[in-house]
Amino acid sequence: MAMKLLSVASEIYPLVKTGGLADVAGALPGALAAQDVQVRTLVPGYPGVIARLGKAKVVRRYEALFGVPATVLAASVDGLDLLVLDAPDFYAREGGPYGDPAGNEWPDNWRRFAALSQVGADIAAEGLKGWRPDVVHVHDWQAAMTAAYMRFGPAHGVPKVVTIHNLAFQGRFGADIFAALGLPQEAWGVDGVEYYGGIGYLKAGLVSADAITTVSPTYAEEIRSPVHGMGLDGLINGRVDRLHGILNGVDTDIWNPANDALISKTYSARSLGGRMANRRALESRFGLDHDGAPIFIIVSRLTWQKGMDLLVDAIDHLVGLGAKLAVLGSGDHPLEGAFLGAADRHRGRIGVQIGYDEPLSHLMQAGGDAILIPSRFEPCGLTQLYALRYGCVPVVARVGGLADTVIDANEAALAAGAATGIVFAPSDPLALHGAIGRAVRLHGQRPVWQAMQRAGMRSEVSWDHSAARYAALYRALLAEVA
Ligand SMILES: Nc1ncnc2c1ncn2[C@@H]1O[C@H](COP(=O)(O)OP(=O)(O)O[C@H]2O[C@H](CO)[C@@H](O)[C@H](O)[C@H]2O)[C@@H](O)[C@H]1O
Repeated sequence: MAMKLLSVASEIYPLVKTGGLADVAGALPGALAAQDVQVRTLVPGYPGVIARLGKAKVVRRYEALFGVPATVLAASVDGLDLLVLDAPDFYAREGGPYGDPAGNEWPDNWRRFAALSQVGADIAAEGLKGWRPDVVHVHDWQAAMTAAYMRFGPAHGVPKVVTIHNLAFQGRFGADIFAALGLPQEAWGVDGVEYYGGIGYLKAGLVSADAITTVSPTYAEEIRSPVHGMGLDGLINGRVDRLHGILNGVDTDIWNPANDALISKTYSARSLGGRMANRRALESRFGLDHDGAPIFIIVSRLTWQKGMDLLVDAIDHLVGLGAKLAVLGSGDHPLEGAFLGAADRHRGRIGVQIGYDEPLSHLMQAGGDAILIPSRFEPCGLTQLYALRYGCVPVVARVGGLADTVIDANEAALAAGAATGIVFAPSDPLALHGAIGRAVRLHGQRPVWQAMQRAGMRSEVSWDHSAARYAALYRALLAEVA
């Protein structure tokens, strides 16, 4: 019989997405189905989610969930088996999942995500009309408290997995909320929710989980050091026997250049010429000159994590080498301004679109020659995987999942036909300049460049292997409690 898994996440593609977490939460259920794991995903009822539900069934009711009325709705959307926490006081708001339209975090986020987590734990304990999860798998700080509510409640025997997508976001709040969380007194303390005198949601999840996973083997190693551990390295080292690095995959149906309705012309590794139409469309969209110079692309949150300040400083160097750059992103306002300023200075060579545009990101991968990812840390990274699949050569910093997924074009790898991109270290201006220079030079050697594109397109980026690893982990945890 299929294993039943409850997944809890604050975002899920295609209903609500601010970053890579949504892609993973949206793609993993389909991949796990092939491993005989049946997934239901609990998500908050944001307006964009409620609007997509169609026919939904009420499967659980709360008169007062953290003081507000709530229901859990079951519905199937785009092949996803969803459980939606409909609590309008918490989620029916204009703005993003975590903040208002001006970008300020909601002051009651602690309550909004404790509520989500409490409901996850309730479902684990009581089930839903004949469906009870064998294992619970929760993502990032917004859902991590599920593991704490389970551990200190009736569902303590159900195996729980917490996945870290980004250790930089930890859900830290003041100690004063403890009484309102509804946890027993024993949950306070270093082995519970207490974190540096306050409360840490991710921390609480990590101490409560039966297994901790993160999204690449290299990041799993990196977070054991103070540099990348962000205050949690001690805890993580203490639980290293429970830590697993499992690489993300991508949804190869949604990201398939041979069958992508969002690009100008479809193509495959055998018909790379088809990329030309996408290149022209990309140049037009970004006001770039139509010429043969290499086009670098950026599709990213514009933040320090992503090394975007390094890129701003590298723009004049890039233009000086004759290359062009198309930027799609949003984030820190000074970085947005700096990119826009560069586009003004270098008309025809730099094009910038501030904002979030999923369809445009497909066209960029299909028309760009190389994607720049100079991250300071990167738990896995998905855009380099999309790029590999689309023949857009990744130029990446050697950190986290970037190091695990891109094969540098060194002499040996080029000779073996194994190179898929350019990998540089450290994440600093000098190394980034060098990497851009190498990319421009290699782009000038057509057969070499095309061999890299084809090797990238042959890379295994699907979920198959990683879904099997998650399934094996769930089964191992179940065997422990049997
Ligand atoms: N302006 C824009 N317009 C359209 N699309 C845009 C966009 N900006 C970003 N995107 C898209 O958002 C996603 C970003 O995913 P990433 O994995 O690169 O980083 P993120 O830091 O969000 O995720 C965190 O979680 C994921 C999932 O585990 C890890 O891979 C990652 O390392 C970790 O930091 C990609 O699908 C990308 O195409």
